[in-house]
Amino acid sequence: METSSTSGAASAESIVVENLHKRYGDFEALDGISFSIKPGEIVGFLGPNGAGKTTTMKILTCFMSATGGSARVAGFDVQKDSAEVRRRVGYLPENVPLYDEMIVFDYLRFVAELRGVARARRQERIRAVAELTGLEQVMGRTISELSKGYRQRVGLAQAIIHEPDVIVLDEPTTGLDPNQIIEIRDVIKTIGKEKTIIFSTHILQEVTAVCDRIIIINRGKIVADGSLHELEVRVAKAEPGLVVSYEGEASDALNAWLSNLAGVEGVSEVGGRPGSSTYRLKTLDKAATRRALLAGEPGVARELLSLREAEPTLEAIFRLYTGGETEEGARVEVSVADTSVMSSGGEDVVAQQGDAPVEASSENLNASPSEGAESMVDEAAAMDETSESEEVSRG
Ligand SMILES: Nc1ncnc2c1ncn2[C@@H]1O[C@H](COP(=O)(O)OP(=O)(O)OP(=O)(O)O)[C@@H](O)[C@H]1O
Repeated sequence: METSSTSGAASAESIVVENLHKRYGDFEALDGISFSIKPGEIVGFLGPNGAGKTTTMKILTCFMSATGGSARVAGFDVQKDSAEVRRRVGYLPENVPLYDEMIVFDYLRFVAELRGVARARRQERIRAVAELTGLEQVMGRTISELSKGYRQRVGLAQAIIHEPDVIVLDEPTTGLDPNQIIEIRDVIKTIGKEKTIIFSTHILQEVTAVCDRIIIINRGKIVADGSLHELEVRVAKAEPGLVVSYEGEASDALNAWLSNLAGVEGVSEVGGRPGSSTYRLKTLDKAATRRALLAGEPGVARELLSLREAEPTLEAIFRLYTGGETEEGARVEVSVADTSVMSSGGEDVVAQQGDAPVEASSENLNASPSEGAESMVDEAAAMDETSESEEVSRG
């Protein structure tokens, strides 16, 4: 193996970023970020539009150079040992540049060659990644014929064909439908059993479903770094909320009654099963609100189906960690989270009647299309597929 005076391949960390800066003209896109990732970790890199996620990923994968600070991947400096880094890193860009006219098998063989996989091993590697990413059935198909979910599998396959130690995925599920999202997440989890993965996302559920740890970036600075559980607990304490579900369709009267309950600061309808209505209540006094809900109000309230702790929303997380300040003009679209994912509020489930648990979630929490032309198509598609979401504008 080639060595270099700057290499530190024996490093205990897979990724070490120190005081990294990136300037585009006068604009500081990365303002001295630092973090490190251990081998085998799956880390979610979360941030609103324009936060600096893609910039960071491009630097880590040697697609772009930093203007200050340093980054090491698999022990090698991205600036000084870029060839070594490229050998050890797999990258799925936001829009993977697939060759539409190529057959999947030929494309993977081409990438394997490009990535320096020895000729004798190429067949074996193609077979292995096809199996891992579930591409076996489409190996003979032309890429242009593939669904978006399968194209993304091809993107993942090309990222791991050379057996990298570290895998960098830029919004790997953006633009996919809910089934495709679940499939791609499963693939990521499987790959993550053996590899270090960092992936960027706007989707909070993505992080809860896949990650060990979460790093939040905003305006080019790291604003939070910790385990998901730590973050959930902090947000739940900072912004307590309840989700309540009633029999019968939503009504103005019910909404008005909920809005006036003790402690309630805000009410939003979040869907629910046909024949039922579910609301998220932002409350300053959870105990008082709960008592009032349970006491009911004969003229308005219907049968209470369930009452539970609300999961933190992406909006709440950003508010807590960014003080509500995001990149100017950025818009974060949030939806009410799947309450089943929340781990910190088990003791707060005080009522659950009937046999129908509330389904109050939308899978996608996507940001608005960015100015960047390359991401517009995917993000627009994602927006189309987002349902039951509420949009929050910030300026
Ligand atoms: N080539 C460029 N020239 C000038 N400014 C750029 C360039 N690339 C990115 N930027 C700006 O740098 C900031 C960070 O962009 P980046 O793409 O890293 O953000 P992001 O967190 O990945 O956002 P998104 O979620 O929208 O993809 C944004 O304000 C963006 O407009």
